[in-house]
Amino acid sequence: MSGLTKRYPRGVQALDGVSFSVRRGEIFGLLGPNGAGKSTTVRILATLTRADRGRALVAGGDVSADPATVRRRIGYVAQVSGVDKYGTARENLYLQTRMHRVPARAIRERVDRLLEWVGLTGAADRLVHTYSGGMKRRLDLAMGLVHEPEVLFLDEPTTGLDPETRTALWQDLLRLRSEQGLTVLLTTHYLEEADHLCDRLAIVDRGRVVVEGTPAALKAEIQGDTVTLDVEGPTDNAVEALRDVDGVLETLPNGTSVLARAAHGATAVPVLVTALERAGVAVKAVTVSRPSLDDVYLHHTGRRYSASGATPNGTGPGGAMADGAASGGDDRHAPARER
Ligand SMILES: Nc1ncnc2c1ncn2[C@@H]1O[C@H](COP(=O)(O)OP(=O)(O)OP(=O)(O)O)[C@@H](O)[C@H]1O
Repeated sequence: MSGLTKRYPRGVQALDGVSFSVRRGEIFGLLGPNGAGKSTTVRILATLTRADRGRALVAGGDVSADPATVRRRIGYVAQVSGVDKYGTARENLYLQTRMHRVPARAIRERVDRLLEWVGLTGAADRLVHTYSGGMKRRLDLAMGLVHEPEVLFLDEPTTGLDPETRTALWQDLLRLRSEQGLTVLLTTHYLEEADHLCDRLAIVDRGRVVVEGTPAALKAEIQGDTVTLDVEGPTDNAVEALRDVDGVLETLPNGTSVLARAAHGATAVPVLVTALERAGVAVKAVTVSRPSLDDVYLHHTGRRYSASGATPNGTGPGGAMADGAASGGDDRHAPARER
């Protein structure tokens, strides 16, 4: 896809020239805070809404010129589940196969296989409203797969799930990729999810892709280690005191801490602590870490990452893993035209 732009009514410029490419058989992530434009991008690719400008090819079809072909070849799992809570998993899957015109002779076997695959065989005939959050999400995943798509779109698949359930869902997705060769494009605001799950990712910021690559390559581009110094009192003096220390590449305030990027973190620690003590700043704790996707985001946007919206330097929680509220969701699994 290249140069996608989209402005919503009342002037919101959701996309401002989004371009990236996804390879067959990979898990590709769109990472960004709430409102960055991830859902809008996926909805355009899933033919649920149209871009104002730009071009996108999905599974060999042009989303504008040939949306029907694209729809046949993709699955879409929205942020908000569209399953009937007062039906069973089996009933929901049967209905979904009928909507996708799966041949009658193939339905039973396919539903059974999907139930097995997502680990819901034992609960298949229970009403969905009795399911846990993780079971519901696994059913959503199965719903998106009934017509055996080539490409699966997942909009924030693990938002609201507890860490254990999230990790289990990652395993399911990795299995899908390796056993069935499915191409997966997912959106996430979890740095950890993007890092662990995605073969490649694009960081989306204010309607643009700021950088694209494998998590390892993106982190490797950031030089040095991050030394986090928790200090007593305001951080302004501390930032000032560290600015000119030899070997320090960058200093930033971050809440009650100061972050210093240094070529060799361990060697820099005593030098940094001494510089702060000389400036009369008391140091409470020090940690050294290798660059994270949080640092990648900071490097490319100039702001620290916060799941609920990037914040100016130093004022955000830095690498937050907080749940964002599901927003802008669509409750359908099957691609359809914009309402
Ligand atoms: N239907 C709509 N009408 C008007 N503005 C919209 C609509 N949908 C999204 N927006 C706005 O477009 C921008 C991008 O939203 P989008 O949902 O694509 O972001 P996102 O990165 O997916 O965030 P989230 O994780 O919160 O869904 C936001 O400013 C949002 O408020």
